Amino acid sequence: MTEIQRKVRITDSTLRDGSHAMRHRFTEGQVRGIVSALDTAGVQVIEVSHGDGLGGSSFNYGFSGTDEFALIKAAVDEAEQARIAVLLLPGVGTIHDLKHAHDCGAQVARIATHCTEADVSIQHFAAARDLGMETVGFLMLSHRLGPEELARQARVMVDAGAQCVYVVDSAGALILGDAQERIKALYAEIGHQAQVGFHGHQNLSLGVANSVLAAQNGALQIDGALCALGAGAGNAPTEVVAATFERLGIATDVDVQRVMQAAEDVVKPMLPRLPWMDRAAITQGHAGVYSSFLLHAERAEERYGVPAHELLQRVGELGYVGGQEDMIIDVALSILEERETAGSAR
Ligand SMILES: CC[C@H](O)CC(=O)C(=O)O
Ligand SMILES: [Mn+2]
Repeated sequence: MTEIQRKVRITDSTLRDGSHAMRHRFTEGQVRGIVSALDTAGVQVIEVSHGDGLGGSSFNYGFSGTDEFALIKAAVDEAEQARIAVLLLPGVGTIHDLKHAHDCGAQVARIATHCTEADVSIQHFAAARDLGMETVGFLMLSHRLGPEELARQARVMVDAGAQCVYVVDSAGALILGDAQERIKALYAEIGHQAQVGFHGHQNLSLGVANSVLAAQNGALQIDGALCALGAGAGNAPTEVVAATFERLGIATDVDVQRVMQAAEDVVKPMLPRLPWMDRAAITQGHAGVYSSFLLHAERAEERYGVPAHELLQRVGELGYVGGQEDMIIDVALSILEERETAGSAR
């Protein structure tokens, strides 16, 4: 195991990944309350964007209740020490959106691609660096590539200007050693030039354990969300990550008591439902399905009567990636057709 040499920086994504669970309806007042509580607790980076990143407000992904740039401005206004980060998926958002976010005061650009497609981020890293923003790369659905191939994709991002590249366990499908091996491979490939990060989901309840292994193997940036608020069964809860890291002697700047208070008193009362490892979410971890598909599958279940876990299982078999949310409807229609054919054959 690599000796821990420096403090780990925790980035809180309640106001971005948590936007999925809130159906993208965070209000300015809620943003101010959460940013103020995280800022007081010493969290150094707070991500604010539509759940699917800048420009995500759309028919396909779900419309934002409040314009995301108004939310970013409110976050910047409220934060005293924390830097505000935004997420951008090339093709969903544009460089124009990134400039707008920068004009609103965002300082950290997190550019996300499917784990095999790092090359689509090259111009976005260049634009972010030109704007003077800190740059972070996000390799989504990292379970879909082996450690060495993933490290090669991280190299593409670093050569393009990423200062940190994350192993992103979008499906919550990485099981302990899987996360550890990927972190080690990225560290070996880019560790002398850039940092390595880890973003965990709780679909198999391993977000915190995987984050510990990541930090113990060289990751210097770790994501979390208060009350685990995030897609699927949610993210590694920031307050649990902070408490566990403190017990393990992994240094962060986060005040554990204050961050627990932020989760309990500020976020918990806002939640329509707590993220949970129900059958559909566990299926996502088990079958390796993008966590953001959960609400889309639940909506399809309401509309077509096919259980969400069945839809997600099939989506896993088909290997769909982020951006293919609308195809969940095709899956529901195919399952209905198969049922009809099977019924008429009897
Ligand atoms: C839509 C972007 C995506 O949700 C990023 C992320 O948090 C993940 O892949 O887990
Ligand atoms: Mn996520």
